[in-house]
Amino acid sequence: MAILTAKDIHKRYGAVEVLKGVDISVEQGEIVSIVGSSGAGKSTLLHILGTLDRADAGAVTLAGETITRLDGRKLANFRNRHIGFVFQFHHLLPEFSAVENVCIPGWIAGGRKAEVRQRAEELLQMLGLSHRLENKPGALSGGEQQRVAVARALINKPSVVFADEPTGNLDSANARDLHQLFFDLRKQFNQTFLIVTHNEELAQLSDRTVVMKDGKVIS
Ligand SMILES: Nc1ncnc2c1ncn2[C@@H]1O[C@H](COP(=O)(O)OP(=O)(O)OP(=O)(O)O)[C@@H](O)[C@H]1O
Repeated sequence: MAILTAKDIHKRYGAVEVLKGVDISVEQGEIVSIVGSSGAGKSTLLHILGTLDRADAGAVTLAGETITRLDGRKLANFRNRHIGFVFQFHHLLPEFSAVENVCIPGWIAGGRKAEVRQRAEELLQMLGLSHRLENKPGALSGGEQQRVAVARALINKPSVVFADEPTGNLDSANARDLHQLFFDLRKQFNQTFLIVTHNEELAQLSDRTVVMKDGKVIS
């Protein structure tokens, strides 16, 4: 069953038509990479699918909800519950510890403090970071920071994790570890991932690649 479906997505910025009618569908538990040359519209598409940006036309359905119809608090709640994000740069909050950074979306979702904390600790343990719970992001390596960002993305058991160049800022050994982690998480939780990447290795490991060119999916 498709967990994510987008039909005929259009987006323009001023005079530039960035997305020219994109269709995409992702099954539950799939790991799909979006690839293509710079400026093809990959990040724009990912942001629209992940509710961070709005399409000018077209419909996106995620976990049975037509998200293109949601706005305001309903949209924010939906994003918090159903969507996890991992960006190229971790965007962790520098004043909070690793475990607090992971907890924050869980607290926003209204989870009980102790339960959220326990799940955050379990996730960080699973990601090999149990010795780093109380460290602030600045004290962690790039690979560790990115794993904390993955744990944060997972805290509310999202329907889909969207990742935009998640290993673009890592050396190849750390990148490989993070890629492996995505597959481990799929195995363990049947987690769905949609990833924009220029990393050939990750694209090849994926179940499927979607190739974009000039605002369209070409294969
Ligand atoms: N907020 C914006 N305002 C104006 N133009 C934008 C905006 N966001 C993206 N664009 C333009 O849309 C086009 C597609 O950008 P996008 O970032 O989606 O491409 P991409 O395929 O992800 O590229 P890259 O691989 O370099 O990240 C580019 O020409 C970009 O300059």
